[in-house]
Amino acid sequence: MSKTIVALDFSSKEEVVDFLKQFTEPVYVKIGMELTYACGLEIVETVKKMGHHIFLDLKLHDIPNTVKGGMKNLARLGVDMTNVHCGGGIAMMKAAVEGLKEGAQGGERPLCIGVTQLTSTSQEAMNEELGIEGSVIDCVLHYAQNAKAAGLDGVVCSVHEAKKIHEVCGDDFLTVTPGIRLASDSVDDQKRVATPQLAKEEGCDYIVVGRSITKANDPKATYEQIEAIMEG
Ligand SMILES: O=C(O)c1cc(=O)[nH]c(=O)n1[C@@H]1O[C@H](COP(=O)(O)O)[C@@H](O)[C@H]1O
Repeated sequence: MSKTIVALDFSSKEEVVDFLKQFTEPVYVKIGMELTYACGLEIVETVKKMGHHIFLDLKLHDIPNTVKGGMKNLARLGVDMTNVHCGGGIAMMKAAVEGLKEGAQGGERPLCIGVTQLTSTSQEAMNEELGIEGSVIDCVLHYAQNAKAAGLDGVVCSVHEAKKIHEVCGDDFLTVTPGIRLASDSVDDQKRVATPQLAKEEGCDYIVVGRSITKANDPKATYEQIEAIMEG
């Protein structure tokens, strides 16, 4: 499976099908809120039928019982990866894994990944708006350790925290890193950004790339250039 996950942040099935037509090999794609809320979960089946791998990014964050029930239903879609917010706590994350196991009915359950601090959150915003004291790296590490204790398979974090997470949680604990930008790209709403090259050097397991690929003049060539760096 590729190490570059392409965020399909589109608002219609037509755009998705059109975009994916240019790829002849299976791509690891992310289906998030924008696409799901536009097309419903049927879009998962559409993309699966085209042969692609799916990270279903709905960032569940609720009481444990509700998250368990939600995950049980999501597991039936047969996606490869899904996620929750670590801010929901250990009991909620444990419930997410239980729900996925139940929904998978003895088959392989989707990987469950915890979102630590969004890559659009700066140090200043975390301290002043969210009221969380200390450094981003300490908070992200704390959340990652909670995620590991709850039985999750890894976390979403920025490239800048991935190495430390592997040191503390082990090399097999997955780091999935959005906030990826090529040197010439605009940062947009992201705050903790990095290039694919740095992601590779820091040992990130997967990078999540949206606009740098989807809005490129030649998305396929850009994808291949980024994936070559990650696999290099
Ligand atoms: O869970 C995610 O995928 C996610 C977590 C996070 O902290 N930051 C983040 O950007 N993402 C997602 O990664 C993608 C990044 O998109 P671009 O900024 O266009 O590359 C979006 O689909 C976000 O929803």
